[in-house]
Amino acid sequence: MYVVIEGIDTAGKSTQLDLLQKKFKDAIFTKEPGGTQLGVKLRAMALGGEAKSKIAEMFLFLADRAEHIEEVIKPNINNTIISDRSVISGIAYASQLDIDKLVDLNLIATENILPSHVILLELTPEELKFRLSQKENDSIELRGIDYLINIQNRMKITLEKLNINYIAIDASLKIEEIEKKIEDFLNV
Ligand SMILES: Nc1ncnc2c1ncn2[C@@H]1O[C@H](COP(=O)(O)OP(=O)(O)O)[C@@H](O)[C@H]1O
Ligand SMILES: Cc1cn([C@H]2C[C@H](O)[C@@H](COP(=O)(O)OP(=O)(O)O)O2)c(=O)[nH]c1=O
Repeated sequence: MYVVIEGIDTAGKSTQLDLLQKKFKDAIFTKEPGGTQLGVKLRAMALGGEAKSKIAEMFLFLADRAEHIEEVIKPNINNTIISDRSVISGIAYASQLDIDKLVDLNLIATENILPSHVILLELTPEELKFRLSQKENDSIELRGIDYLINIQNRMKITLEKLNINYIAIDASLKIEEIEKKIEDFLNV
């Protein structure tokens, strides 16, 4: 089982991953960007906001994804893998390019491997605004509410287009309610 938790910044991914870690003691927990040694460097470059070109930024994330598939996903594909983000973020966040082209590029990076289960946490613009105001924002979060809501829409479009098995959960529900929905989806 290759499980991914997706959602825009502040949707509650880390909160739910902490809970999953207690339940899935033998699972491999990983993340994109930054789930490998090379990925740590690529993550710092991508999130530092140094790239002037959005295309250059996208290729940093794609390089991270290719390394992650090779080093983490392929060797563990017969175990339970639970990842913070995936190809879905890769396609959704590169919002200057059209989704079909991005699908092709991303499938090269993942060698056609896709998650078996995706949990999408969805925020309303109001809740997103509140949560962003509560934290220090990185260069991507500073792009604002409309930018991130558009990314969230693209995540859903991408999941449908790739025909991935997913559940969309209202991220404003109580933490325990979300936890229960995830449990049911994963049949644990
Ligand atoms: N269901 C929830 N209801 C209200 N606040 C939440 C919920 N889940 C997470 N939060 C809070 O929202 C913020 C962002 O959550 P976090 O898990 O760090 O999101 P992400 O990893 O997706 O960026 C944190 O302050 C967290 O405590
Ligand atoms: C995987 C991926 C993430 N991102 C963005 C989403 C996030 O804003 C950022 C890093 O994600 P994340 O690790 O979730 O950030 P944080 O530790 O602050 O919660 O990178 C892309 O722009 N493209 C991608 O392909």
